[in-house]
Amino acid sequence: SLLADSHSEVVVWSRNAAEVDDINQSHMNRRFFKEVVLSPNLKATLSMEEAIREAEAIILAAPSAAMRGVCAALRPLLTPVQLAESLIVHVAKGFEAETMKRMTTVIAEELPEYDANKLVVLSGPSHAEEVILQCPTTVVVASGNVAAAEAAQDLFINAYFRVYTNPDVIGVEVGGALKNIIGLGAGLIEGLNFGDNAKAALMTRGLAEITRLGVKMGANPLTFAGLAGIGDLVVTCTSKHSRNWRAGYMLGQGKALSEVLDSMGMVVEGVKTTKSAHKLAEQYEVSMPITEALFQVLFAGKAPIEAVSDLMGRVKTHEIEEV
Ligand SMILES: NC(=O)C1=CN([C@@H]2O[C@H](COP(=O)(O)OP(=O)(O)OC[C@H]3O[C@@H](n4cnc5c(N)ncnc54)[C@H](O)[C@@H]3O)[C@@H](O)[C@H]2O)C=CC1
Ligand SMILES: O=C(CO)COP(=O)(O)O
Repeated sequence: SLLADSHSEVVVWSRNAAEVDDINQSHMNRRFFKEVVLSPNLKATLSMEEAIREAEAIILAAPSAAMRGVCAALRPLLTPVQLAESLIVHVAKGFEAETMKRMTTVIAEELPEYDANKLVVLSGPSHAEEVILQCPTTVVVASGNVAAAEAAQDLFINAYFRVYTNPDVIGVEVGGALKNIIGLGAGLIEGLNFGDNAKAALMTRGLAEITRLGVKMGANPLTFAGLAGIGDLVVTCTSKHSRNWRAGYMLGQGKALSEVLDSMGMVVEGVKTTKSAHKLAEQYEVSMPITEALFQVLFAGKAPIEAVSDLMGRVKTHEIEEV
C-alpha cells in the first residue's frame, strides 16, 4: 500500500485466494484492515511468477519462519536481468529458528546467484495498521552496499514515510528481531499489573541485553540507539498494535502459550526468537537475563510472577558494563 502510493504498479503475491480477490475486486484487504481502501495501483495474485515478472524491486515480507521456503520458490523465477539489477528488500523481524541465522544470510543462501551484498533489510517502528493510514513513520534501511541502501531509501521514502540508511546490516536485523522478546515481556508486565516503572525497567535493561548480544555478533552499538533499536523497542512495548505485546499480556494474565498463539491468527515472532536468542546467548557467552526469564516462562513452565521475582533477585551489579 505504501509503495502503491508512490509507484504505478505494485503486485502482492499471496497464497490466500479470498485475500487476492478482495484486493483486486474491492481494493480492500479486510482480513487485516477492516475499513481501509487501497490504491488501485495495488494488484494481487496467487502466482509468484506473475507477481515478480519484470519486477524492478522485490520486497520479501513473509514471516521469518517462511523466508527460506519463499526464497527457494523465488529462485527459479528470477531472470538474469533481475539477478543483476533488481533490488531485494526484506522486512522480517526474526531469525531462522533451527539455525539462528539472520534473514539476509538465509536469503543469500537460497538466492546464490544474487549479489548478497546488495540485499537490503528495512526495519524500525512501523506498525502496518498506522502505515496504511499514512501516519508519519520513520524506518531504516541497511545494506552492505551503500548504493543498494540508497536505492531502497528512494523506493520507499514519501511524505509520510521517512527512510534513513545505515551500513550496519547485523545491527538492524538483530535489533528488529530481539525487540520482540522485550515486547512480549512488556505485555507480560502489564498482564501482571506491575505498572510503568517495571515497563521502563524492562525496556531499558532489555536494550542493554539486545546491545550486548548484537555487539558480540558484530553490530555497531550505535545502531541500537536508532530506529531499529530503541525506536522499534518503544513502539513494540507500548503500542496496542503489537502482536508480541498482546501475546505477552495474555501470558501475564495466566493464559497458556498454545491458547495465546491460537487466538492471535497472526505471527508472534518473539516466541521463536526467544528460543533462538537463548541459544545465541549461550553461543556468544552473553548474559541475557530478560531473555532467560521469558524462555523459562514460554518453554519451561515457569510462572510469570516467579520469573519477574527471579529477575529482581539477581545478584547486584553495575549499570554500565565497563565499570
Ligand atoms: N505487521 C507489522 O506491522 C510489521 C511486521 N513486520 C514483520 O514482517 C513479517 C511478516 O509479518 P506480518 O505480515 O505482520 O505477519 P502476519 O501474520 O500478519 O501475516 C503473514 C502473512 O504471510 C503469509 N505467509 C505465512 N507463511 C507463508 C509462506 N510460507 N508462504 C507465503 N506466505 C506466507 C500469511 O498467509 C500472511 O498473509 C514478520 O517478520 C514481522 O515481524 C515488520 C514490520 C511491521
Ligand atoms: O515490528 C513491528 C512494528 O515495528 C510489529 O510488531 P509486532 O510483530 O509485535 O506486531
